[in-house]
Amino acid sequence: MQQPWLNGLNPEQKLAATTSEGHIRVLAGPGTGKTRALTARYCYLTETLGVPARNILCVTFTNKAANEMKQRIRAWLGDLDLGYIGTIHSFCVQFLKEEIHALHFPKNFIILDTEDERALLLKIFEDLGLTLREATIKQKMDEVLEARKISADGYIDEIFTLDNALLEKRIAETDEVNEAIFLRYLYEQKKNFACDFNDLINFTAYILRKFPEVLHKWQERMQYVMVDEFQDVSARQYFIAQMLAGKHKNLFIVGDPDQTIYTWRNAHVKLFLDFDKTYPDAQTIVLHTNYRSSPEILKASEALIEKNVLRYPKTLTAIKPNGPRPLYFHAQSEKEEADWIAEEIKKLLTSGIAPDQIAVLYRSHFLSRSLEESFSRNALNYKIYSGTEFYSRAEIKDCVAYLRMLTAADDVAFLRTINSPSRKIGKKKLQYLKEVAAQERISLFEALKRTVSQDIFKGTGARKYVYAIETVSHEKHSHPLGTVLQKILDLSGYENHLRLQSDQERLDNVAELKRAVQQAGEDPDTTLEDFLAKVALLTNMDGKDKREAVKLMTIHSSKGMEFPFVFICGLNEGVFPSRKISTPEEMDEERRIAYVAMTRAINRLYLSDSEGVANDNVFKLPSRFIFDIGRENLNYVRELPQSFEGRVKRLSAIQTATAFQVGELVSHPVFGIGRILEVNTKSLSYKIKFEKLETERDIQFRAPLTHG
Ligand SMILES: Nc1ncnc2c1ncn2[C@@H]1O[C@H](COP(=O)(O)OP(=O)(O)OP(=O)(O)O)[C@@H](O)[C@H]1O
Repeated sequence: MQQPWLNGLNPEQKLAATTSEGHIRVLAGPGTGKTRALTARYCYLTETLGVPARNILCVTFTNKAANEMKQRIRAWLGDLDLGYIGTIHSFCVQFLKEEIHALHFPKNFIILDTEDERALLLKIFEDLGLTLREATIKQKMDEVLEARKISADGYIDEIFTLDNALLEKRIAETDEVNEAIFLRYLYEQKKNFACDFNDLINFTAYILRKFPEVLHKWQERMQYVMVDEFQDVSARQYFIAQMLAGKHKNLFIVGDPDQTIYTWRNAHVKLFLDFDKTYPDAQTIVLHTNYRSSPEILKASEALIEKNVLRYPKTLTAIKPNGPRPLYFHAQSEKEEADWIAEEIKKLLTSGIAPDQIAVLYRSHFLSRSLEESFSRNALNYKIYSGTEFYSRAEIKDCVAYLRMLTAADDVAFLRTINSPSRKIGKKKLQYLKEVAAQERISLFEALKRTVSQDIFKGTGARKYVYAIETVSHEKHSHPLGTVLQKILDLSGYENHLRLQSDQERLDNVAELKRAVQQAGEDPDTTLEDFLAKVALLTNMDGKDKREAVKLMTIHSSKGMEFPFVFICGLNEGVFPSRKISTPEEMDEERRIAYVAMTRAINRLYLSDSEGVANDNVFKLPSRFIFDIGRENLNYVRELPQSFEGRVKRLSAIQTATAFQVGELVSHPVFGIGRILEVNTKSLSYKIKFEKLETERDIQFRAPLTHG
């Protein structure tokens, strides 16, 4: 029998593709062809063994990965119904459409995405008479919805066993805000027959657990269960796969614990590592031929990941021909770093490389700002693959509109800012302003200034808005640009409004804008108008043809991809690894993220960092990852000042020495016994309440503390 799907596979890949029975774990390092092996396995099951597609569940991490797999399979097998190849969420939707009646929901239940959740919570805030000051939407999404739905699924009993009247009574009785919000949310869900993303997983797991006849039916159906990117599935998703494979006992998982980068969504390296403990009959197949990267890139990546503690040691062999070692550039400033990247890209383009062969990866969205500015100065076409370009992000547009209110005070900027934050100036009032402006042939802002004392604006924030714009506008020439921006953000209440939503990514972006404005202001000849003109030109690039463009994206969104030329920028302590890291486990995850980034590269890899001051005003040092990789594995464009390595090592030693956790008892040579109240990794100190001292004290990590 012809089996073209097995052609060209190496012996381990072939073994993975053709071992159909039992519990099988495939440890597949980056670039070892796991997608290829998985696809071959699917064809082997359906064609060689004759298993119907409806009896095979294949769980992928993203829709994109599912589509790619389907395409490859169809190329071999023609048009086939590949119904159960998809993400775990899409499987759950299929499952619930058939089974959700068990929970008295109709099969046309609605699915709430994150935006819907946010909107629903806002409505609940209003209904409960909560103001944003008391609690913020983002906080509540994390604290109430995520936390409660991820940690336990007892809430499902509540939704389905309590009738509406009882639920309403519980809401009325509780005086705990989070409980009230949560119950209300459940009430709304029930009323609208709505499921959010967590529910899709939870309801499925719940039905499988509580309804044996349903479990039986699906176990019968799912004769082969395969899970791709297993390192990033959560415990509950794993539970679903285990339940489904419970009868035929054919569970095939493939992944790489070194690439676990979704611990924050409850994935855990241990689930993969412990598979053989859970299933003592499990067979482990290791794919160790790396087809993707040059030996030099692979060696540098391996040197980095070896510094992690909790891992399954593996050795990868590169089969690509030798190439240059990864290049490392330490820049004196962010601008120099971005310009260096732009210059290197230009060299590649001149040598005939197509722009879409090149990717620039970064840890966080805000890092794209200096790159975008440099690329536009250098007329390089780029496309942001994850999220929006820096100056097109909503919060940046808001800030820029506020700055424009200080210069042009045009109607577009006015309409963007007047109700952000909300100032209770609704449609009717705006209509009134438009009429005044049209009659008098003046701008909307001018119209507001003239009418602000009228009754129509009573009880609104109009007067404060006018005051903020006027005050900062008058002072704008006597302060540096950075101060002007800070003042308008303070007086308008905009920054506070963002803070209340506690959306860290937006705040990071605004902090980055402040630094850009401050840097622009360092040139005394640059006026606010000049800065705004520069920004306008940057945003005007939006319409350009992006097909032939360099790709910019966060590392998380580069998962599973590969590019001939990869740049990783912003390799600084406090940025990557991020300053938010507080435990050795989190540091391991940062290192895995760096590993994922490095192993995307096929031919050449470029690493860079820059000196200067970070968002938190701390002097930036090169990332410890540069030293983890080792001098011998990198080509340095410029030598580092000698003191740097020692400083970074000391910093890492102090951070990994955060031996104590919140709640632990410690003993101090002078203050005696105390309890850790906070671990502050930014200031590298603990907050401790000592028994014999009345007030709490900040004590540095390096103080001689022992377990109390
Ligand atoms: N047996 C093989 N012979 C030649 N090339 C192969 C073979 N298997 C895989 N490749 C090539 O290796 C590269 C990586 O394969 P694939 O994308 O399947 O890897 P992966 O294991 O899914 O990677 P990652 O986990 O890093 O995302 C691809 O370019 C693929 O064509």
